[in-house]
Amino acid sequence: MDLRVEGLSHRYDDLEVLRDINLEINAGEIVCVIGPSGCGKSTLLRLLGGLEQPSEGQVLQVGEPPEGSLNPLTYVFQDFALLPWRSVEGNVSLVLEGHKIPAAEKEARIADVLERTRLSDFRNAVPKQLSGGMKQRVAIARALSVNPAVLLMDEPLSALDSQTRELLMDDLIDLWERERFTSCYITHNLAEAVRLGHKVVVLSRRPGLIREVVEIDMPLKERTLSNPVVAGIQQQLWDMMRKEAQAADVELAG
Ligand SMILES: Nc1ncnc2c1ncn2[C@@H]1O[C@H](COP(=O)(O)OP(=O)(O)OP(=O)(O)O)[C@@H](O)[C@H]1O
Repeated sequence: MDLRVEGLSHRYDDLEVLRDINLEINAGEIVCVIGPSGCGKSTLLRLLGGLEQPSEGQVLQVGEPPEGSLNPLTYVFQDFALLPWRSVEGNVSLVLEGHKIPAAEKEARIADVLERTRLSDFRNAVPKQLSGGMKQRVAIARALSVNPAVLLMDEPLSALDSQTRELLMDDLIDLWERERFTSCYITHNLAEAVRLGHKVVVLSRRPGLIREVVEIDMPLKERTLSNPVVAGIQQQLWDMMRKEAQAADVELAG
């Protein structure tokens, strides 16, 4: 299933947040969205997921969700959003409980996503026993357990230290290589965008409009930190964003 965004604009009362966004998120690709603070990135993700209705335009789901999909769109948030009193398994099973699926299928789904996120040995642990990176892997496992068509990820690595971020990026790349999930991935971090994005959408400061869509035609596995092409694209993105980010800073301070 693809997501097609057509003429999407959004405002909160007098505050124009997004303007005329046109975008395709095709099955099997990771689309990263970057832009200065307050330009409407999280709002865009909420509109994609149907949590809010746009003031204008529409988000179309084109084609069928993958087989066995219980929920076409799922979120992964920056703060993990885990229930502290539930185990790893309990947190994953939470999103399956509202669906009428046989116990054996539920168990198989949990075992599968825990294996894919390397959490099988921690299924009985509770969140406080886990590192930040592991907590985010639980949140990713939970999102994957419903076999979504599109994973909507809102700065999933922002709360983590830089080493953990690197490790989780590697994990995400491994996951994607194994099963080409589709994602819209919001980030402040240009390095993440060039490591993970098949497309990088650059938004202007508010009202966020698309300044550029940069396609990166290089296998994710090859995008190492030392790769000069990767560094060049990152520089290109920063050159695009610098003025917008400075202006957004001044505006926020005002
Ligand atoms: N429910 C709401 N009601 C009113 N204003 C809102 C609401 N949600 C967001 N905003 C405003 O809309 C603008 C865009 O917010 P949004 O969180 O989408 O930006 P962002 O690009 O994700 O920001 P950041 O990079 O800082 O996380 C901000 O000015 C914010 O204060």
